Amino acid sequence: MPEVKVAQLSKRFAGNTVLHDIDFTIEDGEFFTLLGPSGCGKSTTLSCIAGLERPSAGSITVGEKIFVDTAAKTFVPPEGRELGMVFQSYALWPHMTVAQNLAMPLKIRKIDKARQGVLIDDALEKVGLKDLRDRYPHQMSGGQQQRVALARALVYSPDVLLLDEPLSNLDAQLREQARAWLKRLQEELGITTVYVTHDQEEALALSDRIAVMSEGRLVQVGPPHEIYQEPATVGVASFVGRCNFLPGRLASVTGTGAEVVLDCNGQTVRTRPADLPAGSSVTVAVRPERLKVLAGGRAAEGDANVLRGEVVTGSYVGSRHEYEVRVGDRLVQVSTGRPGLTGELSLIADPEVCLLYPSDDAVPADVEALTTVTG
Ligand SMILES: Nc1ncnc2c1ncn2[C@@H]1O[C@H](COP(=O)(O)OP(=O)(O)OP(=O)(O)O)[C@@H](O)[C@H]1O
Repeated sequence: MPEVKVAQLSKRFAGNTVLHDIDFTIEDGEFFTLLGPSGCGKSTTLSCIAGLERPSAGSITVGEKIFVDTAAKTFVPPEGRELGMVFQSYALWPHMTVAQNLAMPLKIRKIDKARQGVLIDDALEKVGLKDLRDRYPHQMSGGQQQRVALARALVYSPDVLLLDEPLSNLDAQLREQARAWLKRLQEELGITTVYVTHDQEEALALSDRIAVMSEGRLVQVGPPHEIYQEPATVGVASFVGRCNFLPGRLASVTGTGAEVVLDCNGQTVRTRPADLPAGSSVTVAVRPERLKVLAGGRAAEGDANVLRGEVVTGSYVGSRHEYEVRVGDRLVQVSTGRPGLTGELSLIADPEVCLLYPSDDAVPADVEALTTVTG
């Protein structure tokens, strides 16, 4: 399977630039996800790879094949690209059986009838639907239709699989099952896959690497654990998983860490090192499940990285208990296995879980609104 190389890709629609210099290389057999909020340019990037959109600038190569290179005026139309595609709407032909749906791309490629039968059976076998080859789409569940769409994308052994939110029409439980199944299938086939989603959980669960996009730019590219644990910006930290953001002032910086005086209660906490000058305004970011809980506020006042707080609300979400804890004038989200916490407690935020960002990397207004104490 070839690698996919996207270089300096830009796209303008009527003077409005929606993709700015997008650069990434997807390795052979990799499951690569474009993740970001609605309108950030994920689908446009995928459409440029598919050949459904022409980029304004840049190049896309798959293995040795140049799909598009605006400088050299090269453009290969979609049908010349040998890519398998599945969209959110599965786009199955309703008046055709499963087998007839799968035969379409083979007919276009002028593959003979006998060979078509073999390839169709093989593709249906891969997605576990061999028994349904004579059904019509309306006689199948959403999950089954989604598998047929995938089988149709795989039937001619494409070089690369392009998937645009293929699971978003399934209900929550089915979506999780389909996710695990898709991951297994992709690993078995070893097919290079480009996946588009705005669902961060889906991206974390499926991907070898994730490219986080925002407003037409790539913000961070890396494996899921790196995106989650080392978010490059406040935007990535708030979009991928939940995060507490505490404003403060950088008191000192050394090679091994920094000290920040928090605005919410005037306390000093040690954090990861920062490439910022002392005195600058900063935001300390901590994931809710990274905070350790000491019930009853037992820690001594002023202990380093121990935040004294009071439980405002608690809720049980099945696998965890979620609490909102008032620390000074901020509400801090805490996720823990401990039930029944009320009243005063202490939260330990170890320095290595305290990420640091400059405050001009602004916390999104909707996230900020949730963390301000009202009343
Ligand atoms: N054909 C078009 N003409 C004009 N603007 C477009 C066109 N297609 C997309 N856009 C704009 O380009 C931007 C990126 O859109 P795109 O569909 O790539 O985003 P997305 O991240 O895939 O969002 P979603 O998850 O909602 O599909 C948006 O601002 C969108 O309005």
